[in-house]
Amino acid sequence: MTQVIPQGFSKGHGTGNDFVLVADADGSAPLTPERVRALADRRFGVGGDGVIRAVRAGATGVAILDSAAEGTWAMDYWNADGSVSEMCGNGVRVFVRYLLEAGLEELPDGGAIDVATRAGVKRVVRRGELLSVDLGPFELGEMALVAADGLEVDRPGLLVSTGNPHVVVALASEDELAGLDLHRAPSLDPAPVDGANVEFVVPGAIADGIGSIRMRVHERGVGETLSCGTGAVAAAMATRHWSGDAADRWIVDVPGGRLEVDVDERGHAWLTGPAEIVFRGETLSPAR
Ligand SMILES: N[C@@H](CCC[C@H](N)C(=O)O)C(=O)O
Repeated sequence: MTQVIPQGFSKGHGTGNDFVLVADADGSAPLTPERVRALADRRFGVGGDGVIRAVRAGATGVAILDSAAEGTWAMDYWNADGSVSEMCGNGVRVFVRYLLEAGLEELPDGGAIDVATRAGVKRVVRRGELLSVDLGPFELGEMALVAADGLEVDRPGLLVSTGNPHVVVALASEDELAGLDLHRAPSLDPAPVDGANVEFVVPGAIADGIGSIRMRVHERGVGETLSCGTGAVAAAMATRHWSGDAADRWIVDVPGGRLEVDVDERGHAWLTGPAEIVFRGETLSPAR
């Protein structure tokens, strides 16, 4: 008989970028690609763009914990296809909301909590109902040619690292953005060795030091999603660069809602937005 091990989970999202979250404080239940794919499956599982395991630093020898102080919470982030990513900007904010909802941490308004990730330790700050994360310094890189269904000609894209890899492409109009078909992954030339998330942006006006953009994204290891936090940061920082650094605050409208990106005096990019837990449950499918 197949052994069934019930496992508790929570489901949360940040602007529609949704995640299955599981607690494994002592590190005794590592995720596998098969388990992640099963949990993230929208028909046969819970469904999500990614799966996140909450582990305590010091509990296991997992590499993401190496730089973190003992006891720090670590976000073990996986994409829906069973691959791991260095960083997830919406995921780390939803992760902290999960710790608060589960009673594992407390965070007064204005308070901060550090989270270990594969891209280093990130600070998350509560701002009323919103959560902000300091994603640290970002890096602008080389150009790549981007081809996507719905675009008649290939477009130049700018490589941006926010801990994980992105390519940002500027489009001319909202119609062009709406006309994209992101069912297939855009192709990149040259193709980054580890792949990349691809953001398509339409820049808006800059007024009173605040820029605005509309964005759609094809996430590495997932497909088109309603939002991508590190993608919003990459898109804002590429657009800021193209504008001659004309603004340090950017409003990023994605299909799932609105995010804000701010650059502080140290050149760190902060991502702010909503993060919600929408349900809890128990999986009953066979352990894999
Ligand atoms: N949705 C995330 C990014 C998740 C990881 C990404 N798909 C990758 O492979 O790098 C975000 O909010 O940043």
